[in-house]
Amino acid sequence: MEHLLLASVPMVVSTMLFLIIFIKKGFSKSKVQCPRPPPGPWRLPIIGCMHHLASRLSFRVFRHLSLTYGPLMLVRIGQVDFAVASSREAAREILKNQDPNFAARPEVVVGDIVFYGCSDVIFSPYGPYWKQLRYICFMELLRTKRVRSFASIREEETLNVIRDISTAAQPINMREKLFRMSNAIISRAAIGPRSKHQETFILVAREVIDVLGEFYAVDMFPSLKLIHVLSGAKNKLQRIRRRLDKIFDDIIKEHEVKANMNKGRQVAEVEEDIVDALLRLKDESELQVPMTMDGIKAVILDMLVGGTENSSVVIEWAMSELMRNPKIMEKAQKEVMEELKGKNRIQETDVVELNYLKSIVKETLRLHPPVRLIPRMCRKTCEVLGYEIEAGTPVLVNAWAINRDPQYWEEAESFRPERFEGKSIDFKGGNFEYLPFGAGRRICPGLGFGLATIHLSLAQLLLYFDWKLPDGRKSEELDMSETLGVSVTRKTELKLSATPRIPIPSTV
Ligand code: HEM
Repeated sequence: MEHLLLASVPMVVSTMLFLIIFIKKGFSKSKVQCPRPPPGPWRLPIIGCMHHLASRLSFRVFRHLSLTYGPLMLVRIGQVDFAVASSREAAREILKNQDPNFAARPEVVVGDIVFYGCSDVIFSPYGPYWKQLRYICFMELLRTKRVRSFASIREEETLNVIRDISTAAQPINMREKLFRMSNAIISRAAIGPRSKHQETFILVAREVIDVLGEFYAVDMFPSLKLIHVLSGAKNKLQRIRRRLDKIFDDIIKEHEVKANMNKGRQVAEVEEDIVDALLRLKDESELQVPMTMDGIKAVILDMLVGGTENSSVVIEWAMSELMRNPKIMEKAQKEVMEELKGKNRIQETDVVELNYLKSIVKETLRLHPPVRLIPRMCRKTCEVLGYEIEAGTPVLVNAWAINRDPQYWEEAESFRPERFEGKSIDFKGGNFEYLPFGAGRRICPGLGFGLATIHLSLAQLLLYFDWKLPDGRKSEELDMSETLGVSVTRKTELKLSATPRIPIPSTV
């Protein structure tokens, strides 16, 4: 018997081993076959989780939901499942470790109609066309050397707004002034001397910015064609597109006339803006993917919208925070005044030295990143933090929630520029707890351009004026609530009274 038992030991052991291997294989196989999607809130038929969003700001709702469902969740809005990332680790995975998988943008009706069939940089699918466009924008407009070459434009336009404020009726609508100033700066840099279309463009730009910030039934209910017709969204967007066409056709015609006059001259001899460069490249055969007229218009739109809205929104938030924090305002004004040191004006080269002001801008971008939800799309089914994200899933990285997560930030809700002093943390896409410009392949290419405008204009505003809330209101009374658009703006426009501190120079 004992013998028999002993003889059966190897058999038992090998059977057990076989079973273990089989069960293990079976489990790992079932893991591959039944991947887990990220968890998410319960859904109602047809509308999905839309009821959570009703009349509330999506980025706030998503942060709230993430406390229950975790750093990566799946939220169905209408018929579409959105993967929402709300932690530094999830952001790092999406924007860095698996960046190529997430380097696409969701396909939306605004991109399709207003942005010329997504033939711009923001909306174009990841691939050689997008790469080529991004490179052209970078070389012709957005690289550091080019950005520096526009310093005189920024100096002129920021001084124009300072003069304007000094003579304007009080209180001053800061949003209006800052929007116009940023638009003038990017227009002059991107399309040349002040254009006769500027006023019309400002109006259309506002419309484009508004429609960019809206949720469209067409996008949320792709299969319910009747809703598409009833919503009238496509007609509205096509009307905007026709108005843009008119402006851009004129701008392009002016540039073609100029190009004809310059024919025969070397590129180096001619002062080119980005429209000149795009038109020249369109006729050259070296491009990997040919440029079309629609593509050129779409790029102009990207630059004008990207360059106008985000910068002006950040300056408005910075001024709002400074109004609520008079001690920080005083310290910043002192720093700018010291930098003036007997000169009659601040130039861009002086701004480099304004470290406290730069920390104020960093802190403003932390608490009020204009792009709260960074939109990407999954290109290839993959695993993130142990969950499967299917190809084609739109992904939103909640930069707003991450930027103020108390796990990474002390006194996360307070405005404390000092937190950045002497710290290496910055917005170039290497710190995933701080994402005002995104990260990875699709990080904002206008970062340097935007910051140059913000730094100089804020320095000028602080140098030339003392600021007060109108009607004797106290700083604590300033309403800081937000409203959702393409950039998240203050719900109410910031209105301030300005008293000149030092004489304003008449020329740059
Ligand atoms: C303070 C100012 C600005 C902020 C906070 C900002 C923020 C952002 C963010 C968060 C993204 C998405 C990045 C991602 O997906 O990872 C983005 C993309 C983009 N931004 Fe900006 N931006 C600013 C200024 C500008 C300016 C001045 C321009 C152009 C003149 C510009 C042009 C663009 C373009 C073309 C894209 C799309 C890039 C792509 O898809 O490859 N932005 N921006």
